[in-house]
Amino acid sequence: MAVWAAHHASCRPHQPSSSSSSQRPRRVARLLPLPLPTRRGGASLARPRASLAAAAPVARTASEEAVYEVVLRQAALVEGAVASKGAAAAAGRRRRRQQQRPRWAEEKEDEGLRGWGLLGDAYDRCGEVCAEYAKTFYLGTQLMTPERRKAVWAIYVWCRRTDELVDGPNASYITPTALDRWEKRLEDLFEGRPYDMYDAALADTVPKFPVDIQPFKDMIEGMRLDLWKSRYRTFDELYLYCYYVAGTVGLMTVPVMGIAPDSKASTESVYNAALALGIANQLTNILRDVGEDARRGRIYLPLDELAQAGLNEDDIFRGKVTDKWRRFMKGQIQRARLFFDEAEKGVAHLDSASRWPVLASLWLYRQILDAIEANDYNNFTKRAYVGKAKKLLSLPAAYARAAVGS
Ligand SMILES: CC(C)=CCC/C(C)=C/CC/C(C)=C/CC/C(C)=C/[C@@H]1[C@@H](COP(=O)(O)OP(=O)(O)O)[C@]1(C)CC/C=C(\C)CC/C=C(\C)CCC=C(C)C
Ligand SMILES: [Mn+2]
Repeated sequence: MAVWAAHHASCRPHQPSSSSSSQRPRRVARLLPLPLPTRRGGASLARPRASLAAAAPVARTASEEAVYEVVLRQAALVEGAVASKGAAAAAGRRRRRQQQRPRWAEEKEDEGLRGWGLLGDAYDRCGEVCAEYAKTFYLGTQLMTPERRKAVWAIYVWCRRTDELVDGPNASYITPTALDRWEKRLEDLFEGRPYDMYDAALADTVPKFPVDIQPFKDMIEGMRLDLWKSRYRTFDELYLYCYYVAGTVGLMTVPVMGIAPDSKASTESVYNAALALGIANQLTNILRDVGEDARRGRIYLPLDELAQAGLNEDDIFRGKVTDKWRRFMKGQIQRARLFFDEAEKGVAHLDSASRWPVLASLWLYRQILDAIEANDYNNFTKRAYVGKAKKLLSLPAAYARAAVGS
Protein backbone atom coordinates (compact mmCIF):
# COMPACT_ATOMS: atom_id res chain seq x y z
CA MET A 1 0.00 0.00 0.00
CA ALA A 2 1.57 3.26 -1.19
CA VAL A 3 0.67 5.41 1.80
CA TRP A 4 2.73 3.30 4.13
CA ALA A 5 5.88 3.54 2.05
CA ALA A 6 9.00 5.67 2.54
CA HIS A 7 10.81 5.18 5.78
CA HIS A 8 13.94 7.16 6.43
CA ALA A 9 16.08 8.50 9.26
CA SER A 10 19.31 7.39 10.73
CA CYS A 11 19.98 4.15 12.50
CA ARG A 12 19.79 3.77 16.24
CA PRO A 13 20.77 0.90 18.50
CA HIS A 14 17.74 -0.83 19.92
CA GLN A 15 17.06 -0.45 23.63
CA PRO A 16 15.28 -3.45 25.05
CA SER A 17 12.10 -2.61 26.91
CA SER A 18 11.42 -3.79 30.45
CA SER A 19 15.11 -4.45 30.97
CA SER A 20 14.79 -4.24 34.73
CA SER A 21 12.58 -7.31 34.73
CA SER A 22 14.97 -9.46 32.77
CA GLN A 23 17.09 -9.91 35.87
CA ARG A 24 14.25 -11.29 37.92
CA PRO A 25 14.11 -15.00 38.63
CA ARG A 26 11.68 -16.79 36.35
CA ARG A 27 8.50 -17.92 38.00
CA VAL A 28 6.31 -20.88 37.32
CA ALA A 29 4.33 -20.38 34.13
CA ARG A 30 0.65 -19.71 34.67
CA LEU A 31 -1.95 -20.07 31.99
CA LEU A 32 -4.58 -17.55 32.92
CA PRO A 33 -5.09 -13.81 33.08
CA LEU A 34 -4.14 -12.67 36.54
CA PRO A 35 -6.08 -9.77 38.03
CA LEU A 36 -3.61 -7.20 39.21
CA PRO A 37 -3.58 -6.05 42.82
CA THR A 38 -4.41 -2.44 43.50
CA ARG A 39 -1.40 -0.47 44.67
CA ARG A 40 -2.78 3.01 44.95
CA GLY A 41 -6.13 2.42 46.53
CA GLY A 42 -9.39 2.07 44.66
CA ALA A 43 -11.24 -1.10 43.89
CA SER A 44 -9.61 -3.78 41.78
CA LEU A 45 -11.44 -5.43 38.91
CA ALA A 46 -10.38 -8.81 40.24
CA ARG A 47 -12.43 -11.80 39.26
CA PRO A 48 -12.69 -15.26 40.78
CA ARG A 49 -10.09 -17.64 39.47
CA ALA A 50 -11.02 -20.28 36.97
CA SER A 51 -8.50 -22.87 36.04
CA LEU A 52 -7.33 -24.54 32.86
CA ALA A 53 -4.70 -26.53 34.65
CA ALA A 54 -5.72 -28.29 37.84
CA ALA A 55 -3.28 -26.50 40.13
CA ALA A 56 -2.46 -23.19 38.52
CA PRO A 57 0.11 -21.35 40.67
CA VAL A 58 -0.73 -17.74 41.42
CA ALA A 59 2.64 -15.98 40.99
CA ARG A 60 3.08 -13.74 37.98
CA THR A 61 5.29 -15.18 35.31
CA ALA A 62 8.42 -13.44 34.04
CA SER A 63 6.54 -11.95 31.08
CA GLU A 64 3.60 -10.84 33.18
CA GLU A 65 6.00 -9.21 35.62
CA ALA A 66 7.73 -7.30 32.80
CA VAL A 67 4.42 -6.19 31.31
CA TYR A 68 3.04 -5.26 34.73
CA GLU A 69 5.87 -2.79 35.21
CA VAL A 70 4.89 -1.04 32.00
CA VAL A 71 1.24 -1.00 33.13
CA LEU A 72 2.22 0.61 36.42
CA ARG A 73 4.26 3.28 34.66
CA GLN A 74 1.37 4.11 32.32
CA ALA A 75 -1.11 4.25 35.20
CA ALA A 76 1.20 6.55 37.17
CA LEU A 77 1.37 8.88 34.18
CA VAL A 78 -2.41 9.16 34.00
CA GLU A 79 -2.69 9.71 37.73
CA GLY A 80 0.04 12.34 37.56
CA ALA A 81 -1.76 14.07 34.72
CA VAL A 82 -5.01 14.17 36.68
CA ALA A 83 -3.32 15.31 39.89
CA SER A 84 -1.41 18.14 38.26
CA LYS A 85 -3.16 18.89 35.03
CA GLY A 86 -2.14 22.53 35.25
CA ALA A 87 1.50 21.76 35.99
CA ALA A 88 1.63 19.18 33.21
CA ALA A 89 0.13 21.57 30.70
CA ALA A 90 2.66 24.23 31.65
CA ALA A 91 5.51 21.73 31.36
CA GLY A 92 4.21 20.65 27.96
CA ARG A 93 4.04 24.25 26.78
CA ARG A 94 7.58 24.83 28.02
CA ARG A 95 8.82 21.67 26.29
CA ARG A 96 7.19 22.62 23.02
CA ARG A 97 8.60 26.13 23.15
CA GLN A 98 12.08 24.68 23.57
CA GLN A 99 11.62 22.47 20.55
CA GLN A 100 12.06 23.63 17.04
CA ARG A 101 8.61 24.63 15.77
CA PRO A 102 7.55 22.46 12.83
CA ARG A 103 5.77 24.15 9.92
CA TRP A 104 2.47 22.34 10.45
CA ALA A 105 2.31 23.63 14.03
CA GLU A 106 2.96 27.20 12.96
CA GLU A 107 0.23 27.02 10.36
CA LYS A 108 -2.11 25.70 12.98
CA GLU A 109 -1.41 28.66 15.24
CA ASP A 110 -1.59 31.13 12.37
CA GLU A 111 -5.06 30.01 11.55
CA GLY A 112 -5.96 30.12 15.19
CA LEU A 113 -8.38 27.26 14.72
CA ARG A 114 -7.59 23.72 15.74
CA GLY A 115 -8.39 21.10 13.14
CA TRP A 116 -7.95 23.39 10.13
CA GLY A 117 -5.11 23.59 7.64
CA LEU A 118 -2.47 20.90 7.16
CA LEU A 119 -3.09 19.36 10.53
CA GLY A 120 -6.81 19.10 9.89
CA ASP A 121 -6.02 17.32 6.63
CA ALA A 122 -3.68 14.95 8.47
CA TYR A 123 -6.39 13.94 10.92
CA ASP A 124 -8.92 13.61 8.11
CA ARG A 125 -6.58 11.22 6.30
CA CYS A 126 -6.17 9.19 9.49
CA GLY A 127 -9.96 9.02 9.76
CA GLU A 128 -10.18 7.80 6.16
CA VAL A 129 -7.66 5.01 6.79
CA CYS A 130 -9.60 3.99 9.89
CA ALA A 131 -12.90 4.03 8.02
CA GLU A 132 -11.40 1.81 5.33
CA TYR A 133 -9.68 -0.76 7.53
CA ALA A 134 -11.82 -0.80 10.68
CA LYS A 135 -15.34 0.23 9.73
CA THR A 136 -17.11 -0.74 12.94
CA PHE A 137 -14.47 0.83 15.09
CA TYR A 138 -14.61 4.01 12.99
CA LEU A 139 -18.35 4.15 13.50
CA GLY A 140 -17.83 3.82 17.25
CA THR A 141 -15.39 6.70 17.33
CA GLN A 142 -18.16 8.99 16.08
CA LEU A 143 -19.54 9.07 19.62
CA MET A 144 -16.32 10.42 21.10
CA THR A 145 -15.44 14.07 21.45
CA PRO A 146 -13.73 15.39 18.28
CA GLU A 147 -10.39 15.68 20.08
CA ARG A 148 -10.47 12.09 21.36
CA ARG A 149 -11.77 10.74 18.08
CA LYS A 150 -8.95 12.31 16.10
CA ALA A 151 -6.37 11.12 18.62
CA VAL A 152 -7.58 7.51 18.43
CA TRP A 153 -7.52 7.67 14.62
CA ALA A 154 -3.92 8.91 14.71
CA ILE A 155 -2.92 6.07 17.05
CA TYR A 156 -4.80 3.57 14.90
CA VAL A 157 -2.95 4.65 11.77
CA TRP A 158 0.44 4.46 13.46
CA CYS A 159 -0.37 0.88 14.65
CA ARG A 160 -1.64 -0.11 11.20
CA ARG A 161 1.50 1.22 9.52
CA THR A 162 3.72 -0.52 12.04
CA ASP A 163 2.00 -3.84 11.43
CA GLU A 164 2.13 -3.24 7.69
CA LEU A 165 5.92 -3.03 7.88
CA VAL A 166 6.16 -6.74 8.66
CA ASP A 167 2.89 -7.92 7.10
CA GLY A 168 2.43 -5.63 4.12
CA PRO A 169 3.57 -5.87 0.51
CA ASN A 170 7.08 -4.62 1.34
CA ALA A 171 7.51 -7.00 4.26
CA SER A 172 10.27 -8.98 2.53
CA TYR A 173 12.45 -5.84 2.45
CA ILE A 174 12.02 -5.10 6.13
CA THR A 175 15.15 -5.60 8.20
CA PRO A 176 15.94 -4.89 11.85
CA THR A 177 17.62 -1.69 10.63
CA ALA A 178 14.39 -0.54 8.99
CA LEU A 179 12.58 -1.10 12.28
CA ASP A 180 15.31 0.87 14.08
CA ARG A 181 14.65 3.72 11.66
CA TRP A 182 10.92 3.46 12.29
CA GLU A 183 11.66 3.71 16.02
CA LYS A 184 13.86 6.77 15.51
CA ARG A 185 11.05 8.32 13.55
CA LEU A 186 8.70 7.57 16.46
CA GLU A 187 11.08 9.30 18.87
CA ASP A 188 11.25 12.29 16.54
CA LEU A 189 7.49 12.61 16.33
CA PHE A 190 7.17 12.36 20.11
CA GLU A 191 9.61 15.28 20.26
CA GLY A 192 7.49 17.31 17.85
CA ARG A 193 9.38 16.51 14.64
CA PRO A 194 6.98 14.50 12.47
CA TYR A 195 8.18 13.07 9.19
CA ASP A 196 4.93 12.94 7.23
CA MET A 197 1.31 13.94 7.68
CA TYR A 198 0.23 10.79 9.53
CA ASP A 199 3.09 11.30 11.95
CA ALA A 200 2.04 14.95 12.26
CA ALA A 201 -1.38 13.91 13.50
CA LEU A 202 0.17 11.68 16.16
CA ALA A 203 2.75 14.35 17.04
CA ASP A 204 -0.15 16.73 17.67
CA THR A 205 -1.97 14.13 19.76
CA VAL A 206 0.74 12.99 22.16
CA PRO A 207 1.26 16.21 24.12
CA LYS A 208 -2.51 16.54 24.63
CA PHE A 209 -2.96 13.26 26.50
CA PRO A 210 -0.83 11.35 29.03
CA VAL A 211 0.33 9.01 26.26
CA ASP A 212 3.76 7.50 26.78
CA ILE A 213 6.20 6.36 24.12
CA GLN A 214 6.92 2.98 25.77
CA PRO A 215 3.91 1.01 24.42
CA PHE A 216 4.69 2.34 20.93
CA LYS A 217 8.30 1.18 21.24
CA ASP A 218 7.12 -2.13 22.56
CA MET A 219 4.88 -2.64 19.53
CA ILE A 220 7.94 -2.16 17.32
CA GLU A 221 9.68 -4.74 19.51
CA GLY A 222 6.87 -7.17 18.65
CA MET A 223 7.49 -6.56 14.96
CA ARG A 224 11.20 -7.24 15.57
CA LEU A 225 10.21 -10.59 17.07
CA ASP A 226 8.21 -11.38 13.92
CA LEU A 227 11.38 -10.97 11.85
CA TRP A 228 13.16 -13.92 13.46
CA LYS A 229 10.84 -15.84 15.77
CA SER A 230 8.33 -18.30 14.39
CA ARG A 231 7.92 -20.66 17.38
CA TYR A 232 6.75 -20.09 20.94
CA ARG A 233 7.83 -22.72 23.44
CA THR A 234 5.48 -21.71 26.25
CA PHE A 235 2.46 -19.53 26.87
CA ASP A 236 4.71 -17.17 28.79
CA GLU A 237 6.67 -16.49 25.58
CA LEU A 238 3.46 -16.10 23.60
CA TYR A 239 1.99 -13.78 26.20
CA LEU A 240 4.91 -11.40 25.82
CA TYR A 241 4.51 -11.42 22.04
CA CYS A 242 0.77 -10.70 22.42
CA TYR A 243 1.57 -7.84 24.76
CA TYR A 244 4.00 -6.36 22.27
CA VAL A 245 1.75 -6.45 19.22
CA ALA A 246 -1.69 -6.01 20.82
CA GLY A 247 -1.68 -5.38 24.59
CA THR A 248 0.25 -2.20 23.83
CA VAL A 249 -2.78 -0.85 21.92
CA GLY A 250 -4.80 -0.84 25.14
CA LEU A 251 -2.06 1.10 26.93
CA MET A 252 -1.83 3.60 24.09
CA THR A 253 -5.55 4.26 23.90
CA VAL A 254 -6.79 4.38 27.52
CA PRO A 255 -5.20 7.79 28.17
CA VAL A 256 -7.12 9.11 25.17
CA MET A 257 -10.41 7.30 25.78
CA GLY A 258 -10.36 8.42 29.39
CA ILE A 259 -11.48 6.83 32.64
CA ALA A 260 -14.97 7.69 33.90
CA PRO A 261 -14.69 10.45 36.51
CA ASP A 262 -17.07 8.55 38.82
CA SER A 263 -15.20 5.25 38.49
CA LYS A 264 -13.96 3.77 41.75
CA ALA A 265 -11.58 1.40 40.02
CA SER A 266 -7.87 1.98 40.35
CA THR A 267 -6.12 3.32 37.28
CA GLU A 268 -3.90 0.28 36.98
CA SER A 269 -6.82 -2.12 37.11
CA VAL A 270 -8.40 -0.26 34.17
CA TYR A 271 -5.08 -0.50 32.33
CA ASN A 272 -4.95 -4.17 33.18
CA ALA A 273 -8.36 -4.65 31.57
CA ALA A 274 -7.19 -2.76 28.49
CA LEU A 275 -4.13 -4.95 28.31
CA ALA A 276 -6.34 -8.04 28.64
CA LEU A 277 -8.43 -6.88 25.67
CA GLY A 278 -5.34 -6.60 23.48
CA ILE A 279 -4.14 -10.06 24.58
CA ALA A 280 -7.60 -11.57 24.04
CA ASN A 281 -7.83 -10.06 20.55
CA GLN A 282 -4.42 -11.31 19.57
CA LEU A 283 -5.01 -14.81 20.96
CA THR A 284 -8.22 -14.86 18.92
CA ASN A 285 -6.34 -13.68 15.81
CA ILE A 286 -3.86 -16.47 16.34
CA LEU A 287 -6.52 -19.15 16.80
CA ARG A 288 -8.39 -17.95 13.71
CA ASP A 289 -5.23 -17.91 11.56
CA VAL A 290 -3.55 -21.20 12.51
CA GLY A 291 -3.66 -22.56 8.94
CA GLU A 292 -2.68 -19.29 7.32
CA ASP A 293 0.27 -18.86 9.69
CA ALA A 294 1.38 -22.47 9.18
CA ARG A 295 1.50 -21.88 5.43
CA ARG A 296 3.99 -19.11 6.20
CA GLY A 297 5.98 -21.50 8.38
CA ARG A 298 4.74 -19.93 11.61
CA ILE A 299 3.21 -21.48 14.71
CA TYR A 300 1.92 -19.04 17.30
CA LEU A 301 0.83 -21.75 19.71
CA PRO A 302 2.63 -22.83 22.90
CA LEU A 303 4.64 -25.88 21.83
CA ASP A 304 4.68 -27.33 25.35
CA GLU A 305 0.88 -27.31 25.47
CA LEU A 306 0.72 -28.89 22.03
CA ALA A 307 3.00 -31.67 23.31
CA GLN A 308 0.84 -32.13 26.41
CA ALA A 309 -2.13 -32.63 24.07
CA GLY A 310 -0.17 -35.30 22.18
CA LEU A 311 0.39 -33.01 19.17
CA ASN A 312 3.48 -31.65 17.45
CA GLU A 313 4.49 -29.21 14.72
CA ASP A 314 3.83 -31.74 11.96
CA ASP A 315 0.21 -32.02 13.07
CA ILE A 316 -0.14 -28.30 12.50
CA PHE A 317 1.45 -28.43 9.06
CA ARG A 318 -0.67 -31.47 8.13
CA GLY A 319 -3.76 -29.57 9.26
CA LYS A 320 -6.03 -32.49 10.10
CA VAL A 321 -8.84 -31.89 12.59
CA THR A 322 -8.66 -34.74 15.08
CA ASP A 323 -10.12 -35.23 18.55
CA LYS A 324 -6.76 -34.32 20.03
CA TRP A 325 -6.83 -31.07 18.07
CA ARG A 326 -10.40 -30.32 19.16
CA ARG A 327 -9.46 -30.87 22.80
CA PHE A 328 -6.39 -28.66 22.44
CA MET A 329 -8.40 -25.92 20.74
CA LYS A 330 -11.10 -26.02 23.44
CA GLY A 331 -8.44 -25.18 26.04
CA GLN A 332 -7.00 -22.36 23.94
CA ILE A 333 -10.44 -20.86 23.29
CA GLN A 334 -11.27 -21.09 26.97
CA ARG A 335 -8.15 -19.11 27.82
CA ALA A 336 -8.88 -16.42 25.25
CA ARG A 337 -12.40 -16.07 26.68
CA LEU A 338 -10.98 -15.55 30.17
CA PHE A 339 -8.96 -12.63 28.86
CA PHE A 340 -12.11 -11.21 27.23
CA ASP A 341 -13.97 -11.59 30.55
CA GLU A 342 -11.18 -9.76 32.33
CA ALA A 343 -11.33 -6.98 29.74
CA GLU A 344 -15.11 -6.66 29.82
CA LYS A 345 -15.07 -5.79 33.50
CA GLY A 346 -12.94 -2.76 32.69
CA VAL A 347 -15.17 -1.30 30.00
CA ALA A 348 -17.68 0.16 32.45
CA HIS A 349 -14.88 2.23 33.96
CA LEU A 350 -14.01 3.98 30.73
CA ASP A 351 -15.36 7.41 29.96
CA SER A 352 -18.99 6.97 28.87
CA ALA A 353 -18.41 8.04 25.24
CA SER A 354 -15.61 5.49 24.83
CA ARG A 355 -17.50 2.48 26.16
CA TRP A 356 -19.55 1.66 23.11
CA PRO A 357 -16.77 1.29 20.54
CA VAL A 358 -14.68 -0.74 22.95
CA LEU A 359 -17.53 -3.04 23.98
CA ALA A 360 -18.72 -3.46 20.41
CA SER A 361 -15.23 -4.43 19.25
CA LEU A 362 -14.84 -6.78 22.21
CA TRP A 363 -18.12 -8.57 21.48
CA LEU A 364 -17.41 -8.77 17.75
CA TYR A 365 -13.95 -10.19 18.25
CA ARG A 366 -15.09 -12.65 20.90
CA GLN A 367 -17.63 -14.03 18.45
CA ILE A 368 -14.75 -15.20 16.23
CA LEU A 369 -14.11 -17.81 18.92
CA ASP A 370 -17.74 -19.00 18.58
CA ALA A 371 -17.20 -19.17 14.83
CA ILE A 372 -14.13 -21.41 15.28
CA GLU A 373 -16.31 -23.75 17.35
CA ALA A 374 -19.05 -23.61 14.73
CA ASN A 375 -16.43 -24.66 12.15
CA ASP A 376 -15.77 -27.74 14.31
CA TYR A 377 -12.30 -26.35 15.11
CA ASN A 378 -11.16 -26.45 11.51
CA ASN A 379 -8.98 -23.36 11.60
CA PHE A 380 -6.59 -24.93 9.08
CA THR A 381 -8.63 -24.40 5.95
CA LYS A 382 -11.81 -22.60 7.08
CA ARG A 383 -11.66 -18.95 8.09
CA ALA A 384 -13.83 -18.14 11.09
CA TYR A 385 -15.75 -14.92 10.63
CA VAL A 386 -18.68 -13.10 12.14
CA GLY A 387 -21.50 -12.56 9.67
CA LYS A 388 -22.99 -9.16 8.93
CA ALA A 389 -26.28 -9.91 10.68
CA LYS A 390 -24.52 -10.89 13.91
CA LYS A 391 -22.32 -7.82 13.66
CA LEU A 392 -25.30 -5.56 13.21
CA LEU A 393 -27.09 -7.12 16.17
CA SER A 394 -24.07 -6.62 18.42
CA LEU A 395 -23.92 -2.88 17.84
CA PRO A 396 -27.19 -1.79 19.47
CA ALA A 397 -26.74 -4.41 22.20
CA ALA A 398 -23.30 -3.02 23.01
CA TYR A 399 -24.72 0.51 22.88
CA ALA A 400 -27.41 -0.37 25.39
CA ARG A 401 -24.94 -2.09 27.72
CA ALA A 402 -22.43 0.74 27.42
CA ALA A 403 -25.10 3.26 28.35
CA VAL A 404 -25.70 1.53 31.69
CA GLY A 405 -22.45 2.99 33.06
CA SER A 406 -20.00 2.06 35.74
C1 LIG B 1 -10.66 -0.91 29.83
C2 LIG B 1 -10.63 -1.36 28.42
C3 LIG B 1 -11.19 -2.69 28.14
C4 LIG B 1 -10.11 -0.56 27.50
C5 LIG B 1 -10.01 -0.85 26.09
C6 LIG B 1 -8.66 -0.53 25.55
C7 LIG B 1 -8.58 -0.78 24.09
C8 LIG B 1 -9.25 0.15 23.19
C9 LIG B 1 -7.87 -1.82 23.66
C10 LIG B 1 -7.72 -2.10 22.22
C11 LIG B 1 -7.41 -3.52 21.99
C12 LIG B 1 -7.14 -3.78 20.53
C13 LIG B 1 -8.15 -3.42 19.52
C14 LIG B 1 -6.00 -4.35 20.21
C15 LIG B 1 -5.59 -4.66 18.82
C16 LIG B 1 -5.19 -6.11 18.77
C17 LIG B 1 -4.78 -6.53 17.41
C18 LIG B 1 -5.82 -7.12 16.56
C19 LIG B 1 -3.49 -6.41 17.06
C20 LIG B 1 -2.99 -6.73 15.74
C21 LIG B 1 -1.62 -7.03 15.59
C22 LIG B 1 -0.87 -7.90 14.67
O1 LIG B 1 -1.52 -9.09 14.47
P1 LIG B 1 -1.41 -9.98 13.19
O2 LIG B 1 -0.38 -9.45 12.29
O3 LIG B 1 -1.32 -11.37 13.68
O4 LIG B 1 -2.84 -9.77 12.63
P2 LIG B 1 -3.40 -9.25 11.23
O5 LIG B 1 -3.50 -10.48 10.41
O6 LIG B 1 -2.46 -8.23 10.70
O7 LIG B 1 -4.74 -8.65 11.60
C23 LIG B 1 -2.24 -5.90 15.02
C24 LIG B 1 -2.72 -5.86 13.64
C25 LIG B 1 -1.43 -4.67 15.47
C26 LIG B 1 -1.96 -3.36 14.95
C27 LIG B 1 -3.18 -2.97 15.68
C28 LIG B 1 -4.15 -2.23 15.10
C29 LIG B 1 -4.06 -1.75 13.71
C30 LIG B 1 -5.35 -1.87 15.90
C31 LIG B 1 -5.15 -0.53 16.58
C32 LIG B 1 -6.46 -0.10 17.17
C33 LIG B 1 -6.64 1.06 17.81
C34 LIG B 1 -5.59 2.07 18.02
C35 LIG B 1 -7.98 1.42 18.29
C36 LIG B 1 -8.47 0.56 19.37
C37 LIG B 1 -9.77 1.06 19.81
C38 LIG B 1 -10.91 0.36 19.86
C39 LIG B 1 -12.13 1.07 20.23
C40 LIG B 1 -11.04 -1.09 19.57
MN1 LIG C 1 -0.59 -8.09 10.74
